[in-house]
Amino acid sequence: SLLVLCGRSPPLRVSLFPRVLLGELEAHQDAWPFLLPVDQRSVPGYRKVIRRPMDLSTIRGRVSSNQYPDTEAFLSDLALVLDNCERFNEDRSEIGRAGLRLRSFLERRWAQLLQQS
Ligand SMILES: Cn1cc(C(=O)NCCCNC(=O)c2ccc(F)cc2)ccc1=O
Repeated sequence: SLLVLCGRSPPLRVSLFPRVLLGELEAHQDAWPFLLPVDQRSVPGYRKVIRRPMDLSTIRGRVSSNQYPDTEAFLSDLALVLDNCERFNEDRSEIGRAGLRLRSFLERRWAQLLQQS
């Protein structure tokens, strides 16, 4: 077909983008601090400072059970993961740096997916 001729992969439906993006985030080398909920008993101060904890496994559960009414709700939970990280961690810490790198990946990749739509 024409799409094959011009070398483009068939456009992914926008509704599939969250699943595509989430899979890549979970596999990203900087995702390790975000894969599971922060263990609030072993991280002093976390419960007090971070009012709305969020992590990639919680988002995965919501995507799998179709709990996001729209893409914006999905993106706002992703932003919450990274905003919490910036609030709780120094930028120059191991986890702070991982969060900044994961955020820049997320922003670039989301823009790429939208160009593809
Ligand atoms: C986002 N955030 C995370 C932590 C934190 O201590 N997170 C756990 C790190 C240790 N967890 C791992 O090393 C790990 C986890 C899952 C996995 F599949 C592989 C490795 C503390 C403050 C904070 O703001």
